[in-house]
Amino acid sequence: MTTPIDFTPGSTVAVDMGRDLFVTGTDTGAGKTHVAVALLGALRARGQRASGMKPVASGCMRTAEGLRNEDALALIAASDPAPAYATCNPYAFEPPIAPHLAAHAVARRIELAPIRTAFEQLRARAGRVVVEGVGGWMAPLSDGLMQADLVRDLDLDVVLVVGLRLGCLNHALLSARAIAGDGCRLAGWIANHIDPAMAAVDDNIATLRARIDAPLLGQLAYGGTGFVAIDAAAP
Ligand SMILES: Nc1ncnc2c1ncn2[C@@H]1O[C@H](COP(=O)(O)OP(=O)(O)OP(=O)(O)O)[C@@H](O)[C@H]1O
Ligand SMILES: C[C@H](N)[C@H](N)CCCCCC(=O)O
Ligand SMILES: [Mg+2]
Repeated sequence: MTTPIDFTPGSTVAVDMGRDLFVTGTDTGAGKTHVAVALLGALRARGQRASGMKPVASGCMRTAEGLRNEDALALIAASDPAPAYATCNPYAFEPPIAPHLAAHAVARRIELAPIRTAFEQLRARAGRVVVEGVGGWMAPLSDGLMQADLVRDLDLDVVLVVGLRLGCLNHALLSARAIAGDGCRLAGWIANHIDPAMAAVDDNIATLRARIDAPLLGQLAYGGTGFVAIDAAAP
């Protein structure tokens, strides 16, 4: 069942309310965390319980409690119920590099089983889980593990965050093709306005609407925290 979620007065984003989501992006920095936090906020505003998850994070701070990642902390702060840190982020690595390389540097290997265990704990408590990926869709997790394997294993619907900047058409269309080619479900995409100076932004969005075989679920304004303008973007 597809149910609209009201984010701000007069605007909606349509996602399947029965499904857990995997938020991927056109690249690192496309706005996955920003969108995942907004999705969690919207669910909370509807009185739904939902937890965020960042299964694999590279780029962590050393703290007295252990390694901490800003994305995971933001997702925890946006969650209800708030998960324990290690459940939200079972794999945390200090250097801000590709995760399979960060894992290798400390003689570790990212595997599905601990992620599945943590995900099931979140799901049991929260009912609904919003999982943020790492980097873009094809960033590997290990020599033998891709993010698509995680998405299939956890049976997630994929939301693609398009960070609107020059180059995003190529990245978005490649990502959509790869997600489908990997046998995963693209629930839709979010137009995230990360560059206030981007030229021809509406034409870029129209270009993607015509070519991505999944709906535009919503838009995030530059500096915005709620989804806007989906109605204006409707055909
Ligand atoms: N709609 C927006 N308006 C203004 N700034 C934004 C918006 N979306 C994202 N940003 C900013 O862009 C940067 C990257 O966003 P974000 O951290 O959400 O990306 P990401 O895809 O999660 O990156 P990573 O690959 O590191 O997880 C952040 O500084 C964030 O505050
Ligand atoms: C450190 C950064 N913010 C992300 N956590 C990691 C991005 C990995 C990208 C890998 C790649 O595709 O080259
Ligand atoms: Mg992030």
